[in-house]
Amino acid sequence: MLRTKVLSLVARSGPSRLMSTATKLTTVEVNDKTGIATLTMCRAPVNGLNLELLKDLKTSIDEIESNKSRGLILTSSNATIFSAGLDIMEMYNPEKERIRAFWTQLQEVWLSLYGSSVPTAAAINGHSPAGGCLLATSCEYRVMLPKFTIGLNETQLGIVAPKWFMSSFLSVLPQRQAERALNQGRMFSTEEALQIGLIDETATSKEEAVEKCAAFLGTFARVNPLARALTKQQFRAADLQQLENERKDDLEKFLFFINQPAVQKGLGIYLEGLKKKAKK
Ligand SMILES: CCCCCCC/C=C/C(=O)SCCNC(=O)CCNC(=O)[C@H](O)C(C)(C)COP(=O)(O)OP(=O)(O)OC[C@H]1O[C@@H](n2cnc3c(N)ncnc32)[C@H](O)[C@@H]1OP(=O)(O)O
Repeated sequence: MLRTKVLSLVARSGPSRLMSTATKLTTVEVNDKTGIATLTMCRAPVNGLNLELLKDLKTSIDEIESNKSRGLILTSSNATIFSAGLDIMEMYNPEKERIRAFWTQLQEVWLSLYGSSVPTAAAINGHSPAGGCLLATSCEYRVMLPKFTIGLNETQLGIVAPKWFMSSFLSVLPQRQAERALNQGRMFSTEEALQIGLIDETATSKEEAVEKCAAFLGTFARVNPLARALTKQQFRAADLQQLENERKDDLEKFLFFINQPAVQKGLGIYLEGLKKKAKK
């Protein structure tokens, strides 16, 4: 049996939390044999990306980057949900300072994941709408379990995916298909996602998905790591630079948009619908 070590065993504040991981909403396990790190999101109930989960994701990605892991596999501890995307509660009736920190942290996570020098793959073991799809498409390879859905459904919520969400999507799909899917806010079934190329493979269990991701990451074993990382970064440099250049504007644009009464009303109705569905 492979020995794995759990990174981040130091508590964030004080010895009383020594038993928990430093990044409480994510865990990182490094396979000693392959050097591949598995980064697991574990925020109940649906891995909604709130400020704290985003901070933990950023910390974990940085940790994996600095530990010179051979690869990063992103997955979820939830059996049916990879990530429900951005936590809508962060955007509904937002608190002024927190929403700024929230969006800034999302930018940080995208810059680190999309721009990671470590090869990345997503084991999509559940539904992956919007921000979940952003995380998955920021990785270099995707393996998904059957009977789930993935896509950028923002227009269905009456909101607009920013340019950098589109960049990740466009790094996977041809422009014509990406544009149509985004305009429709289309969610793809696993089978449809495979057919269109939004995912690379399917797997019948999370373990198999992780194995297939590891096999993909293993294809780089004999490639010079620096040459590989620089090549990847050259492909992604323009997208990354664009957000770096426009970070402040992007934040202000988001704040302006999200605070529009019509947008708030739409989010409220959407949330209400989610809650009603959950109660059934
Ligand atoms: C310039 C401006 C730019 C603005 C851009 C903003 C870009 C936005 C990106 C986003 O990511 S927006 C979020 C989009 N996400 C969704 O639309 C997903 C919605 N959720 C679902 O479809 C389903 O919940 C699910 C993920 C398929 C899971 O279904 P399941 O049946 O397993 O669980 P539920 O009973 O539906 O949910 C349980 C529980 O969780 C709450 N919840 C679900 N998703 C979210 C969410 N994204 N944020 C906050 N809360 C969420 C749901 O309401 C239930 O809550 P309770 O009723 O139990 O309290």
